[in-house]
Amino acid sequence: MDITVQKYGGSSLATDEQVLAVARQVARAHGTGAVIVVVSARGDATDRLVAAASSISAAPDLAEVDKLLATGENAAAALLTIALRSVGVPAVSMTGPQAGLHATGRPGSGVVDRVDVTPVRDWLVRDHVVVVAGFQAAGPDGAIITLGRGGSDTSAIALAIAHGARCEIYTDVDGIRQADPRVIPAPPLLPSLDAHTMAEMAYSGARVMHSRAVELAAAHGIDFTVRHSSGRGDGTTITGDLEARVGVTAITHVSDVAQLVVRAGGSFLEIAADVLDVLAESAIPVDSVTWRDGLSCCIPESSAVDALAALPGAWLRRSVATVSLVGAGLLSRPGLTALALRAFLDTGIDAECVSCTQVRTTFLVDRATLPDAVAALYKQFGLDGDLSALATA
Ligand SMILES: Nc1ncnc2c1ncn2[C@@H]1O[C@H](COP(=O)(O)OP(=O)(O)O)[C@@H](O)[C@H]1O
Ligand SMILES: N[C@@H](CC(=O)OP(=O)(O)O)C(=O)O
Repeated sequence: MDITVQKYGGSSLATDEQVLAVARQVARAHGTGAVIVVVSARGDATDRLVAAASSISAAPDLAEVDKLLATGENAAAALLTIALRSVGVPAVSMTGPQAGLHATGRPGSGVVDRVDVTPVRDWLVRDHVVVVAGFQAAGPDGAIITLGRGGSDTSAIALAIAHGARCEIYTDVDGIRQADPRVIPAPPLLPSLDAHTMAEMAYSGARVMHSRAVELAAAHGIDFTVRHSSGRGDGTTITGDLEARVGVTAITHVSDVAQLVVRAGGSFLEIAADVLDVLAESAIPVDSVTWRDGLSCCIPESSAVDALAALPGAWLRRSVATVSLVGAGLLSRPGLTALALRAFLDTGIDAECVSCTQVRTTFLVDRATLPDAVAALYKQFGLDGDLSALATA
């Protein structure tokens, strides 16, 4: 069976006109083969549900929060199904569990481990479009569990792998660009990208894709495209087998980072092992661990309250942000980091280099200087087409 999975993000379903436009596009695809559609919650619905839970309770039960958040995707799936039927397309909506998605892990960070294809197949063979609520699966106890912010991409990739389908991610940008188009005006589009670079970009702030979705696709060797929800342009094809380009491919950033600092007696290893253990127990992701008069590490600002509760005596250096070079062979050309530091110096931006691997170099900057920091690196690495600074690296 020739099947296409199309995923539409919340930004592409925010208004009723957008929902109807998506329905018309799905109708065209249904004319040429079987279609599974994965949807996210409309607009900022998930943020509003998170805020509602927090305003009722300072420490809401996480399993109940998952049930609450899942309603955003359920509503979007039902509404798109209503729109599809209104344009004459047979369609049915399903929650993640109904669509056969199963996950392990804790509430808020489920990891898909199994997909039962039967429930969706039963409708596809009856010529129906199946609209699946993304971002959710049946957890270990059978209750609904969410897959982490941005997790609808992972629902789409997991369904595509299980059904042997092609996968198209539709969003509010026309593909992956060399920097966030909301920060740099019209950065060039990357027509193709290897999955490892895309995963690093996702992890270091290019929220256009969920990093786990990219890793899942790479692990199963499936290609997918990221395209504008209007269907215009060819977008970016992410492949598992393209050779990574040597050098800097893109600049990414995360604006809401907190730097956690822990001072305690003991060696780096003793303190780091304890601190990372405690943070892992609270499912707090940690990056850029450094040691200078104590241990410091970067965590999402949204986890700051939990981290301080779990680590009495720790303190936060707030209002920081990270900006990263993403590419390949970055350590093989150590001059690249020096070049980045020179760009900061020349533009009066205070930055420290906090982690450096072959594929990503991350700098910590003051949040107020983030747009300038992104622009400085974007220019320095010739992503604007001027390669003169790079010639010396
Ligand atoms: N390198 C990049 N290329 C394209 N978009 C990017 C990049 N980095 C960040 N983005 C941002 O990702 C956004 C799309 O992600 P998101 O808002 O989560 O979409 P969706 O609702 O479709 O999932 C874009 O609007 C853009 O601002
Ligand atoms: N609605 C969820 C899941 C998701 O994937 O959203 P989007 O595809 O709009 O990034 C979130 O906001 O995290």
